[in-house]
Amino acid sequence: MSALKLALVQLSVGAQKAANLARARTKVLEAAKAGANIVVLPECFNSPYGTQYFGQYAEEIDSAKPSVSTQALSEMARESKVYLVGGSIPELEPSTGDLFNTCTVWSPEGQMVAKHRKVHLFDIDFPGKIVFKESDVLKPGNALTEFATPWGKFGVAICYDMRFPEVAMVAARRGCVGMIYPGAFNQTTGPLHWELLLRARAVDNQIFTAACSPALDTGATYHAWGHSTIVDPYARVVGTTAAAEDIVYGTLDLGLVDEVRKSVPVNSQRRFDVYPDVSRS
Ligand SMILES: O=C(O)CCC(=O)C(=O)O
Repeated sequence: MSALKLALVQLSVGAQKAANLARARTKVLEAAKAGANIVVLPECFNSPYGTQYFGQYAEEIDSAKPSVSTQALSEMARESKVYLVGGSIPELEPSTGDLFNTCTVWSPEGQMVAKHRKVHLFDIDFPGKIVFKESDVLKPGNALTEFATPWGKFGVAICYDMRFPEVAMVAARRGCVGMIYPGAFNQTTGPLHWELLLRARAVDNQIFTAACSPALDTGATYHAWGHSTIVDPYARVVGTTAAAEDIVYGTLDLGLVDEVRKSVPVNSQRRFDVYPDVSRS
């Protein structure tokens, strides 16, 4: 199998949904033309990020009944012949009226192959800096998510999910070679933890990790950190950027997963007898 080229589209996102979808399409096609096999869009790529926007931009996600954004994602994947991790969009569950922050994943044929509802909602309070409470408006998902590619399986989770090591740990134990996180950290927690968390999830699990942010828009109510980043199983940064719109590329040598696991065999050295409260499965 040839090396895998991963592209993170750090998209400029504005208030017009149609313009966001059109811009995403242009950038996905650009990444595919540059040889990318898997392309990732950011968290909330079709709307500004903020609890006040979720209801207004929400769409039903039903593969039998495409919505504006899911139709656009399916076409982008098919047109560019890539696996497309479609960032996230606010999802409306029509049976209950509940809203979720949801990532869909698309095959090169334009089929939806995975759907992840953000499991851990972003509720934080940094006095004087940032207060954000997704749970005011959103409901959490209740499942972990992965999708298969010719290069191996990848786990998918969204932004704040990255702070929970269990998500990446379970994905790695289920055989995933990487975790992909559409995310939108901010100017407070971004510099503190974004790269650290990606490198931590990579070193603990000996997998690739990648997180794709929207570009910083200083005119928006939420100031995204940007810095979309790809990390290898040695926890080395293989691609990153600053806060402006950009595409981050990384050529992933999947052989590194086995290489690092042979060199540092923590996988086979776990002492579940010493910490029996940690699940073995
Ligand atoms: O965990 C953080 O610091 C930021 C998380 C976030 O922005 C999100 O979950 O959307």
